[in-house]
Amino acid sequence: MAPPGSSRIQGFSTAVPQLSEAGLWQYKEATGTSALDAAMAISDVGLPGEVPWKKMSAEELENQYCPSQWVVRLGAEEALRTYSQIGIEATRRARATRKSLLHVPYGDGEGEKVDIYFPDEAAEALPFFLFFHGGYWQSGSKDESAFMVDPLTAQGVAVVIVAYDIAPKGTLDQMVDQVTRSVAFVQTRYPSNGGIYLCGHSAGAHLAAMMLLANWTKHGVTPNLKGFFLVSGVFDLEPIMYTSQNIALQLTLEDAQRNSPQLKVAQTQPVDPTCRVLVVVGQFDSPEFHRQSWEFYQVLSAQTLCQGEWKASFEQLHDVDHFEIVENLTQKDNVLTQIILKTIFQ
Ligand SMILES: N[C@@H](CC(=O)c1ccccc1NC=O)C(=O)O
Repeated sequence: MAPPGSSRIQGFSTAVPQLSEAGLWQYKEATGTSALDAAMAISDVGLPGEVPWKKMSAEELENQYCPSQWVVRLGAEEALRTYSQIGIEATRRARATRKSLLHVPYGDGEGEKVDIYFPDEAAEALPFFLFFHGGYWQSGSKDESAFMVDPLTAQGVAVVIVAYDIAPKGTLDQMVDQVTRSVAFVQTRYPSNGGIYLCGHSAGAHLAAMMLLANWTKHGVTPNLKGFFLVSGVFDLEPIMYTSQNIALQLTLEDAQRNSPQLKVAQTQPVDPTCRVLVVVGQFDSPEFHRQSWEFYQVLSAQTLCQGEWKASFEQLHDVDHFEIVENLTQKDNVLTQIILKTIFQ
């Protein structure tokens, strides 16, 4: 299927001129500017209101939505391998050293499980931090995603790593429903929690952002949501339809639109007006990932101005790529770890 507004594209390799010839990758290589600058330069090229990805070749779009291609410190495969190794090791360590409840069901489905890691010291109103892993809704698991357990539990935060049914077993609608039920489950099981904070990475940031739209009355419980940390996320799913990621996902335009918080969040408002939303992206994320985060922040904060609603902020994290941004959450002195702790304990 060709992106609307572009020339015909067959498969994933036919080049449509315009952006492809001076593609963003080459732009970044040649100029040494950050991916954000590259994204800004591209948006300067486009007409007002125009969507830059619609002018890209299929090849360029594929590249923009392949995070490992933008890693500068390592080759793509090595970056993916390192990410997985760090996640596995952090999970092994969390399970060996922290008080935990593993594979706790939040629903009847085989894949509907959470791992809960507790601080050593008991506290009355324990804050809960839920993490939704990335992997383009088709890879990753809770069993290799306990990155932040050590530094957060050490400071008195309970960490919940959530499993959901990735594609092709799960559809995107099912994943959103599962994540919604996992949040409701935590509230029901720990009703005197000191706040529920949702964090997701990449595809997981999309799932976390969908919780801004959730209809909690349908779930019989309103979670005590105090903060969202949306790390290198995708908030408008339409471009994903035209990449190889859609082979497993099989998103139709209706599926993509229904599940795009970018299109829906303007119609929502927080239950708790103090609830914070941090949109964060890595310096070495691709220009499309920068654009996705920036535009989502813009729609959230435009709404704040009009209605006094979501308290949103935006951060570009210096010197990190799509994978390091989460790998570094294993470290207590990392900037994002510190931002998270400050938000929780402000
Ligand atoms: N095949 C992708 C993998 C990927 O996108 C990814 C891998 C681990 C965690 C998050 C990812 N991206 C979004 O969910 C790549 O090569 O970058």
